[in-house]
Amino acid sequence: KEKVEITKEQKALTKVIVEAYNRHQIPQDVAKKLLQDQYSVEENFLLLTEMATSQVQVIVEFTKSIPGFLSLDHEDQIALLKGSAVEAMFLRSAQVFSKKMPNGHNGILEERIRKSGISEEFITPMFNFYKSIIGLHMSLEEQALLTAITILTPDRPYVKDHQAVEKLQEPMLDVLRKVCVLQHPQEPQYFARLLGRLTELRTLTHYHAEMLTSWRMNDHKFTPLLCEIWDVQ
Ligand SMILES: O=C(NC1CCCCC1)[C@H]([C@@H]1CCCCO1)n1c(-c2ccc(Cl)cc2)nc2cc(F)c(Cl)cc21
Repeated sequence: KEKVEITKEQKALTKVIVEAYNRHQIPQDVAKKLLQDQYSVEENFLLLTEMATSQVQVIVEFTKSIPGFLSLDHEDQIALLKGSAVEAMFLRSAQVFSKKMPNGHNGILEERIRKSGISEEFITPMFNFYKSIIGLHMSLEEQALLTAITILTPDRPYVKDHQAVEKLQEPMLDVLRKVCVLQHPQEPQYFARLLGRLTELRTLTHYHAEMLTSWRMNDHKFTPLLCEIWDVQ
């Protein structure tokens, strides 16, 4: 049985990523808000666009803390952020949803989201993804590293220097694999399952534009930043 050892450099890398990840804490507000009050379809849509807009800004700060990211070609930096923003938003939503809350609160939260205005057809695939994330019981390190790995995906549209992105993503994958082995010794396939969630995440983000434009109300207003990042308007 191979003895897994995390090197000094890998510990330092993980610390940088987790600290940057901890700095982006807006999502807790949205859960608290949704638990506090029942909102109308319009208010829910506004809450989503406000939260998503501020999360894009937070993700940019998180990504800038990833060692080496700022030395990438500037257009590639934009391509990576644009290409991963929706995935990062759904991944973050799933992580917020998976937080253990006082009993009964998770049920209320699920109910509020189901009735928030999302079209019926998208509710099942979205919650299937959320529940598959819950089932993984991801640690904070795993969440932070998985988010960084998602952003540093070399095959995003318009990325020119694939190699340079791979060189940044690989060390993250290496340390995530070791963290998974150390934190889930009884599940040898845990790392593979974790990466498998990224495939499910891509299918979910495939119809994000339709999820938004089919929100059960008329006249969907988006912020300029979301028009940039989401394929809407
Ligand atoms: O605001 C949301 N998510 C933010 C986005 C930025 C990062 C932090 C979380 C939305 C809510 C949905 C209800 C109405 C208000 O918006 N949301 C989504 C969601 C996201 C995209 C679409 Cl198209 C549909 C639903 N899934 C969520 C799971 C959750 F646990 C919670 Cl608390 C909220 C969640």
